Amino acid sequence: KAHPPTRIWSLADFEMGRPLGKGKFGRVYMVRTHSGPNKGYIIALKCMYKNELVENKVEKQLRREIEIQMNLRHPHILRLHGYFHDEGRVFLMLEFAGRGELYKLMNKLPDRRFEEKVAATYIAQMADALSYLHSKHVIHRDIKPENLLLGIKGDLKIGDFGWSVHAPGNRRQTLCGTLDYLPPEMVNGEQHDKAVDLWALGVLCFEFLEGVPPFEELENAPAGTYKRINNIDFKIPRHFSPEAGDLVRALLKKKPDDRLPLTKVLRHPWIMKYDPDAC
Ligand SMILES: Cn1ncc2ncnc(NCCc3cnc(NC(=O)Nc4cccc(C(F)(F)F)c4)s3)c21
Repeated sequence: KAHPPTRIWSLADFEMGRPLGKGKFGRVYMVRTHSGPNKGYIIALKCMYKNELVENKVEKQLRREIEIQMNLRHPHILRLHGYFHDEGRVFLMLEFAGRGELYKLMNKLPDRRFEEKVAATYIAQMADALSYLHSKHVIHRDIKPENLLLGIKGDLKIGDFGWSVHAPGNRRQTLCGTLDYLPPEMVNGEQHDKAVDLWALGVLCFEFLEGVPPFEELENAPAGTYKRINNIDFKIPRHFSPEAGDLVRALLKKKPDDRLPLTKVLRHPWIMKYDPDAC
């Protein structure tokens, strides 16, 4: 169903600010509204070229993302305020995340590792956001550091719902990009449900603590990664606390139904140890 637009926006409504980054399908700018009731409102404007979207056959995916994300309201989910287009471009009006992209912060850390306390706080915020998403029967399907942003208070925001669907899903679009975060059922192109986000949460937790994802294969990727995922071939590093190892093992289960449900993730000893007000 189409959205009755609250109002029709256009590029003329904004003052352009600095570039914030460039994604696969376009660039993002910090912009400010300069008139009307929400004058001086700062947002992130993602600009994409229609022909590029059409060439890559992703316009349906983008429509689905807009449909899904326009209806979401959660502190740890990046808000999509609206969208508009001109003859050649499509624009997404996104909540501005004051501390930018999480993976850029990770790349600045010694061996890309977070302390357990920080990682546990991020995982609790992710579990909170995923509980909300799953309660609306939405699966994100693309949880990875590149899709996570940080608000001005360092709070985590899930962005880029380009791969989200209403559960259950069976992928039509060819997967591109890293396999690192995909569960066995998705790499095998089988039907999948919201448990794919539980698997990805386990991969994310591992990467936050180790600095690299558990099934990473640099030599013979993607075949090597594919094999390791299917064989659940990972080891918990010695420096992980026992609770951290327990949580990662509880999420990286081959059978989707064996993965720890989000209610139990939020009450897990590793989360409670650091973020008691999580639940
Ligand atoms: C860098 N940065 N720094 C601060 C900051 N604050 C907010 N946002 C930022 N960056 C934008 C983050 C995004 C959120 N949602 C997105 N959504 C998307 O890009 N969707 C999309 C596009 C083209 C094609 C497809 C499709 F169809 F293939 F799926 C899907 S991008 C920020």
